[in-house]
Amino acid sequence: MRCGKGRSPLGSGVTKMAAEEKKEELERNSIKEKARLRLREFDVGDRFSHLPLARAAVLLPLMVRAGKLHLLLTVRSMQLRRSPGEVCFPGGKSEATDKDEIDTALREAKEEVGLQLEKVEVVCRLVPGIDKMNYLVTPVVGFIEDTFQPTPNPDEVSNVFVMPLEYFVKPLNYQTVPYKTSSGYHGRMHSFTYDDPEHKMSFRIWGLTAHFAVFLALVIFRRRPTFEIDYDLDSLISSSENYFMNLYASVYERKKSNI
Ligand SMILES: CC(C)(COP(=O)(O)O)[C@@H](O)C(=O)NCCC(=O)NCCSC(=O)CCC(=O)O
Ligand SMILES: Nc1ncnc2c1ncn2[C@@H]1O[C@H](COP(=O)(O)O)[C@@H](OP(=O)(O)O)[C@H]1O
Ligand SMILES: [Mg+2]
Repeated sequence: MRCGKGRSPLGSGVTKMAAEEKKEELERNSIKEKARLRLREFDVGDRFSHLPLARAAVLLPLMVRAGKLHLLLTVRSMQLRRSPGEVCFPGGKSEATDKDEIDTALREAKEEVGLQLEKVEVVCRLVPGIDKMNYLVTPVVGFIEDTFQPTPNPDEVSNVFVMPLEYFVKPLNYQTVPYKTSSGYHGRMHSFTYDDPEHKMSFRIWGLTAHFAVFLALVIFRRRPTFEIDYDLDSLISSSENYFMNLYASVYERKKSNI
């Protein structure tokens, strides 16, 4: 059979499918490229790494599904000493062999959900947070394969799910809780309940994990959320850094007075 240029020997249906796949791939790449450019503006690199706090890092794994950015999250195993059953990002404490927070996040993601490090495109590090044990927790943002199939390590992870990043600016079920840390710092804690159609389960994302997810969504969408936030959207970089520095100052003062 003769087959002209651009024509499939299997007929026009196949050509149409190939054209649609190509279009979807172009759309996926364009979504990723826009996000990449925005994220790079917010890359803090190692600017906070010198702070005298113990360190941990989490990976904020982004992927495109059904034409939208999604985030992968985990549910911590009930056997863990710390935060059992809570939703969090893959991550953990730094080890001596980690060169930086990126190494920590990637090593932990491999241990916890079987993500191979060469399959992650690391884009940036965002402003850190401080957890209740006073660990400096750095969020590392990376693209993972859109088709990634996790292999959860049952000692640490009981479930893995993905949710649209947009949910963190336009949630269907949201609550805010004022809170005060042990260092006396006052803030706002976000709490999202997400009904996952894939697992037919509801997940609650709150506290530090919600704090990172909201910031990521603000950086990428630059859109006013449907709930109140502690940042000035018109100067998101400086207001997020100020927020962190106020939190750090209260932790630092408390540590000094305990010496
Ligand atoms: C901080 C951690 C990345 C350390 O990892 P490890 O596996 O060694 O425990 C991790 O504990 C973590 O991500 N913690 C936050 C979990 C979370 O967001 N839980 C929901 C709300 S509770 C909260 O936000 C307080 C968390 C805290 O301050 O530790
Ligand atoms: N019962 C348990 N079984 C397996 N791993 C556990 C565990 N309790 C804690 N861990 C892991 O041991 C490390 C220290 O835990 P803790 O913070 O409770 O002291 C954490 O790992 P990562 O930091 O590598 O994620 C945590 O996930
Ligand atoms: Mg962990």
